[in-house]
Order: sequence, then C-alpha cells, then structure tokens
Amino acid sequence: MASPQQINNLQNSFQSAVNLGGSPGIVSTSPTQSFMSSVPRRVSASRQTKALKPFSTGDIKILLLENVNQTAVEIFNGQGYQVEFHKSSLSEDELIEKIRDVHAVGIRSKTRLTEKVLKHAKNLVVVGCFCIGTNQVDLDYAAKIGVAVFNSPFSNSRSVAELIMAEVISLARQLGDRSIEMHTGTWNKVASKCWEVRGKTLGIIGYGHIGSQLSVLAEAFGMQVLYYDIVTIMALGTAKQVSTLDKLLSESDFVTCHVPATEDTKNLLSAPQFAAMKDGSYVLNASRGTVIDIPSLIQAIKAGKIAGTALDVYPHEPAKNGAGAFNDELNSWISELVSLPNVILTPHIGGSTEEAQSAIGIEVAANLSKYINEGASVGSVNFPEVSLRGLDLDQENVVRVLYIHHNVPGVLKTVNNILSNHNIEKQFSDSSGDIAYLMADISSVNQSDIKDIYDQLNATEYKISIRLLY
Ligand SMILES: NC(=O)c1ccc[n+]([C@@H]2O[C@H](COP(=O)([O-])OP(=O)(O)OC[C@H]3O[C@@H](n4cnc5c(N)ncnc54)[C@H](O)[C@@H]3O)[C@@H](O)[C@H]2O)c1
Ligand SMILES: O=C(O)CC[C@@H](O)C(=O)O
Repeated sequence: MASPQQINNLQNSFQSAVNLGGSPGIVSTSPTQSFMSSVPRRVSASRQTKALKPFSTGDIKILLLENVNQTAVEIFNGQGYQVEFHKSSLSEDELIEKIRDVHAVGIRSKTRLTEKVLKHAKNLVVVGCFCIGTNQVDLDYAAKIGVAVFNSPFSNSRSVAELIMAEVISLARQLGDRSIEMHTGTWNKVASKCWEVRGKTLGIIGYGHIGSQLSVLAEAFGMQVLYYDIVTIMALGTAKQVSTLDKLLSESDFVTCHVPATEDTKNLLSAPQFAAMKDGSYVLNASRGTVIDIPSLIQAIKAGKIAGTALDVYPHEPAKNGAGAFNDELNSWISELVSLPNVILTPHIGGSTEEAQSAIGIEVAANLSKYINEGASVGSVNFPEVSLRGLDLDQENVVRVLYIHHNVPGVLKTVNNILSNHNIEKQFSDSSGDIAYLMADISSVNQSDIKDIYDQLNATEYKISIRLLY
C-alpha cells in the first residue's frame, strides 16, 4: 500500500512536472466582470516562467463526481479553484443543473456526458475522465463546442492486469464457489475440474496497456499467451499475435477482453464465438459491459461449454454503491447469472486500487490545471495537441491567445491580421478533423487592448471558443 509520504512524493513530482507550484494562471471561456478589471499579476519567485492570470482564482468552478481521488481535490484546492465534490454520479437532470456554470467537470466511468447534457454547459472549458475509458463522453460533440477532454491512459492498467491474473487462477480452482460454500458452512474438498494454470493458454483480446501487462504476468505463471488485436503489436516475452479472433478462441483455455467500447467491439463475444471456444474454457471481461453478450454467455455456461466466467463490467451499472443495487431491474438476466456455478462478479473494480486512484487523481488534475492555466492540450483525447513554452518572468504586456476554431481555410490570415498590431512572440496551431486550435503569445499589449483583441476574435466566423491569458 502506498504510504501518505509516497503519495506526497508522487504528487510533488507531478506538480513540478507540470509547473503547478506558485501562482496559477486562471482562465474563462467568456469575459466575466473580473475580465475587465485589471487584476494585478502574481508571479511566484520560485517559478521560472510567468504565471498567466486574467481572473481571480476563485472564478474557476470545478464539479467533481464519482468520488474522484482526494489527490485531485488537493491539487484543485491548491490552485484556488472552487471545488464541488460528490461521492456518486448524478442523475441526468441533476447533472444538467450542476454543469450549467462550471468550467471543468471531473468524472469516472458512470457519468454520461452526452450532447444533451453538454448543451447546457455554458462555461465549460475542459472535462477530466479520472479513468482510462472515455466512452461515457460524447467526444466529438465536446470538441465541436471547444471542450477538451483528458483521461489517464495507463495509471490503472497494472491494477486491472493483476485482478485478471487473480481471476484466472480463481476460475481454474473454482475459488469463488469454495469461498461462498465455506461462508455458508459447507466443507467441499474437491479436485475434480480444478486445474493449475501452468501450461494453459491465455487468449488476450486487445493487446494494449492492460493486455500487454497481463501477458507478462501470465508468462511468469508458466502460461502460453496468444493475443488478437486489430493492429500489429510487438509481442512481449514469448507471446504470439494471432491473425484472427477465431484462431485465438479455438486455441485458448482462458479468453479475456481488453478492448475499448466501440461499435466494432459491441458483442464481440456472443453465441458464435462461445461455440468456437474450447470445451470447458473460461471467459473474462474487465473492459466494458457492451463487449460481451451476457445472455449468450449464460446459455454457454448452462450448456457446459464454458466452465466459468469473471465479469467486472456490465451493460448497466448502478450509479452508486448500496445493497440491492445489482438486480434484474438493472439487467434482466442478473438473477440467472448469479445462480450459475463458477461465476465471479466484481463491481467494476479493475482499476480500484489506492495506487491507481491516487496516480489518476494527480495525473488528470495536473492536466486539467495545465489546460485551464496555460491552454496546453497535450494528452487530450479529442483535441489537437498544442502547447507553447512558458513566458519569461520578465516579459511584460504579454497575452496568450487561445483560439479554438473550425478547421477551414483562411483562419490564420484573419487571426494574424487581428494580432498584427502586436509582436507575435510565438505561435502554434494544429488541427484534428474539423477542429483546430491556435495558441499564440503576443507582446506589446496594453490592458486597454485586451478587450479589443477579444472582441475582434470573437467576431470571426470560424471561432468556436476563445480564451485570453495575461
Ligand atoms: N475494469 C476496469 O476498471 C477498467 C480499468 C481500465 C480500463 N478498462 C477498460 O479496458 C479497456 C482497455 O484498456 P487499455 O488501457 O488496455 O486500452 P488500450 O487502448 O491501451 O488497448 C486497447 C487495445 O484494443 C485494441 N482493439 C481495439 N479494437 C479492437 C477490436 N475490435 N479487436 C481487437 N482489438 C481491438 C487496440 O488496438 C488496443 O491495442 C479500456 O478501454 C477501458 O474501457 C477497464
Ligand atoms: O474508475 C472507474 O469508474 C472506471 C475504471 C475503468 O473502467 C477505466 O476506464 O479506467
């Protein structure tokens, strides 16, 4: 378990990496009253670069849902933001109400940020998914309205891989059933249909961050590893990539899914795939609930084709913890599933370890703060990745222009024409699909010029959103 000191050290290293120490720079998508007042700049002596600060730090409001780790809360508090923290996710109506005037939202896997919800967000600049998966957010629509989305691409990968490894052994030894029996007073000392995992074949569908970590763990247990992925990926150890899903299914004793939720992965394993598997093999899923057709899996277990399953994710999951939350109203087949032998069910805890949650809290909070304070979108999952080096401490009358716009011809000419009365110190622009993002540091800007620059940029036909940091 990570000690508070280790967590503190981790946090410090992240903070210095993203240069969050000292005075934060603050932003807003639209000019507030404080935009027009000349807020004196605060520059920390310990910093090598100038902190940008157009507004009072208290102007930034952050809504954190789903018990996002306290490391994130501490980072945001340290920035002086207003943090509203909720342990669970919110209903759609509550979310629509809460999202109206916040600048950032932090969620995990339960909160659905749909187009309908995002349409009500009038000041939203950025979304943080404090997890790996981002399928719960309408990424295209978010980009369309100029909202960058960040996640933590691998902070919980190891935790998921370790859980799966534990479950592979637990299924092979029917551990779940033996434990339930003992809890109810039954002594059932059996060896029949209980196996070592040594020498067995693990088939991994999706050889990304989690799949490849799992590959290493499985080989250490003496397993052979096959993997199927839509892209060619270098094998770790002696694992072998197979060219078709059917080959993986027909040769594996255990099949585990580590793919994202996409149209292509919906019901990736259904009746024909279970039929193609070895008799007495096992199925594991800790990716997303849409990836496996659970009613077909139930039939395959009942028919004796599949000897057991470990599931961590479900098509519908409860919004919050509580007794009775996992029932047939949620998914009609639940009571049938729980009545079957050798079925290990966990409440979406693949990434739920102290280490993973604390690292995710720090990573995503740091990225969000950097985007809010400096405009850096590097690491965003739906945005062009743009960043500029910090401003020198002694630079006076400098403004950073953050201009998110439609990716069409003529933008640079128009924007640079607006900026041309000032010296463009540096500029970077990139596009991703229909969205483009231009960042420019301009000098020789008087306080009185700022509103004029804002108004001119705001009037351009290509604009999606603008922020000015100074
Ligand atoms: N249970 C949990 O708590 C938990 C925790 C973390 C992640 N996850 C889920 O696990 C998923 C995988 O995580 P990751 O970090 O390994 O992702 P990743 O992006 O690193 O790897 C996913 C791999 O799947 C491959 N892939 C995509 N579509 C495919 C298809 N149709 N067939 C075969 N391969 C395909 C990709 O090429 C990639 O190599 C995430 O998307 C997330 O939904 C769950
Ligand atoms: O913490 C969560 O809610 C999600 C965990 C996992 O599914 C992920 O996508 O990282």
